Amino acid sequence: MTTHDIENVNVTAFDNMPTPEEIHARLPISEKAARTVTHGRNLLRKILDRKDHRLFVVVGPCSIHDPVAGLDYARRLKALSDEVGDTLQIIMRVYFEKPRTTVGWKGYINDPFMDDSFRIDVGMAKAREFLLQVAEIGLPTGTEALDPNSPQYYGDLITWTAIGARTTESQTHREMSSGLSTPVGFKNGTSGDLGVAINAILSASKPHSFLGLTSQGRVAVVRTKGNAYGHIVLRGGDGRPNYDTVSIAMVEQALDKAKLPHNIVVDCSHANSFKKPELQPLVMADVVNQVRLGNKSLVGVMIESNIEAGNQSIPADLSQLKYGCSVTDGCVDWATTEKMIRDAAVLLRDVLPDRR
Ligand SMILES: O=C[C@H](O)[C@H](O)COP(=O)(O)O
Ligand SMILES: C=C(OP(=O)(O)O)C(=O)O
Repeated sequence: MTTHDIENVNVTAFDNMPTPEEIHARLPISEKAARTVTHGRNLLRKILDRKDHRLFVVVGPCSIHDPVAGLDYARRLKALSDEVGDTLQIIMRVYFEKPRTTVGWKGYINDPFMDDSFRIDVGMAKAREFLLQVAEIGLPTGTEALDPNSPQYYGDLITWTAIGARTTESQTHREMSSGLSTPVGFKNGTSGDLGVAINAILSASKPHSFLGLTSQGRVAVVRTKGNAYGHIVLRGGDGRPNYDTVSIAMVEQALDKAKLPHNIVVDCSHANSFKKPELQPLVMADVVNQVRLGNKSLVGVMIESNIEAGNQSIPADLSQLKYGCSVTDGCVDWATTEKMIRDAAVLLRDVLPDRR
């Protein structure tokens, strides 16, 4: 018997993947895109340090599957962002990697043609191209970092990162976060557990050494400095929301105990709205009201939004896909998104500057 007989028994193939350097060379960052990212990250850090009064809003589709509709959305969002920019810092949700509860379409990078061909090589380049186009519009983007190799391919184009509820407890994701160049929001666990997110912020703030990928595609020992801009994202759990005033006060106490700053983001979607997109405006209005009533910990919100409301399952005949409609979680439509954001800006415009 040889190693060959007993290793990789469940692996069917190793297909070549371009290196990060090769994909960067095909799609280099432009001056304008680099400015969008740098400016967006600086602003976020200032918000988290309470040196900027604005609230940040991570808003956009649950997942990107059609870059044409995605860019259509981005252009609308940019116009809205310019309108409310004195009060709200808009970051487009650009999610390419979907963590599934069991199985399902795992996102545009994993299966860009949505036909189980799993052309990750194509998906990665298309994802980078999309991020580049959005950054060139002047809109910063936020994404979920799921595969620890992905940031080498497109991390230079990201302004805010989320670690999802299913991976906040994972050491691999905490290590990766410690080296990410963006502020990182850690979701509470799917059961509603806050402890995993708080431990993640603490862990990611420290230096780590772990295995990773270089831009030349080699495995390396990655050594990180630690990320000082971790914060918690409340998404509810086990069918119970956790954005109400009592829950927020409990999160503040937990942050105090861990000696962490009071930086709280509320995800209006997921368990906070029982996965019913039409309830997201109620969550957002509640958060805005808490800020108006004097809350100083709420620094951001997340909205799952698209051009059309709701969601659709992926049809066998892809020509039947409805334009601008989510293929993962249900979203609010564009008109609702505009109203949620405009209403928040009007209600917060005079309140936020006096908040510190
Ligand atoms: O936001 C996306 C979904 O909630 C997450 O990826 C889990 O999806 P699933 O439960 O449909 O697999
Ligand atoms: C998967 C997501 O959220 P969560 O990790 O909170 O389920 C998401 O925001 O797409």
